[in-house]
Amino acid sequence: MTFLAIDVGNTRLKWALYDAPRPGAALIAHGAEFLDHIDRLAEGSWASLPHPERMLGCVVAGDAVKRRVQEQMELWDVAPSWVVSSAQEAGLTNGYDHPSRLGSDRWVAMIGARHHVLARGPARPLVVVMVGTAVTVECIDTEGRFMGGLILPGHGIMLRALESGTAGLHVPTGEVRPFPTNTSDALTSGGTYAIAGAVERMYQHLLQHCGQEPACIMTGGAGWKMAPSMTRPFELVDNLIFDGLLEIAARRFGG
Ligand SMILES: Nc1ncnc2c1ncn2[C@@H]1O[C@H](COP(=O)(O)OP(=O)(O)OP(=O)(O)O)[C@@H](O)[C@H]1O
Ligand SMILES: CC(C)(CO)[C@@H](O)C(=O)NCCC(=O)O
Ligand SMILES: [K+]
Repeated sequence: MTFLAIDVGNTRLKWALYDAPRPGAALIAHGAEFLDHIDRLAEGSWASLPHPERMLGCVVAGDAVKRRVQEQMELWDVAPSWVVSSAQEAGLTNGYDHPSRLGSDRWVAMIGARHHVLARGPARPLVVVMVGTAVTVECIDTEGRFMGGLILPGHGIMLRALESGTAGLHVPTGEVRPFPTNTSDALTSGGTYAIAGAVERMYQHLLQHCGQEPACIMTGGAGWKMAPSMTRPFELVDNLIFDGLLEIAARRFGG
């Protein structure tokens, strides 16, 4: 039973076609499009795909974008379904004040990360970092309760904010340095260590709360750029959102 997973982010749509709606399914094809270009999916990279029989997605980009994606999906006879963050799903409980207001990308990525940890050993606390247009840092306790998380501007947004809010900060990308001695390095290092520092802080909160070393998982397109600057070893996982969608799909579609 072919299964299409879709992650509609703030900047890009990412999709992956699997041979079944379950964790460990074989990947048949995958791709990504900037949101400006999604209206070409049906005549572009989706045109030659085997028909998906089931679909599940998460979307943070708003209803207009969701409708544009569903229009492209009319190519196939498959019902669109989108994850909404809830109080409980796939073994995770949601500690948000209003569970449905939690970004569904965050919720799905946490489900993927939790099962990643459980697949390798006993349950333990978990810090999940997603590095994209925005950065999120989530804390999950040993029992699988999402305790809370941070939302930060991503690296690109930080730099653009500095460029537009100051008189003369227009410089090429620099290197991450412990003691930056030029503007490019100062900006690149500032953004990187802002993220790394926020993550370290959440790690400390969770360690203190649970009294046990948390597992650390990082995902998102720029995760590999952040990894060398983290204060703890982070396991890089390619796409936690797809992993989470497969977990949820297995429970909904009986894969
Ligand atoms: N050196 C860096 N360190 C940290 N983050 C970076 C770095 N370079 C780029 N980024 C961030 O990575 C983002 C791109 O990551 P990714 O490809 O996951 O995002 P996206 O798919 O565009 O986002 P979304 O999932 O929200 O649509 C950029 O927007 C930028 O904020
Ligand atoms: C925080 C982002 C932008 C990260 O992609 C997204 O998850 C979102 O729009 N969330 C809704 C607000 C919240 O999660 O509290
Ligand atoms: K995203």
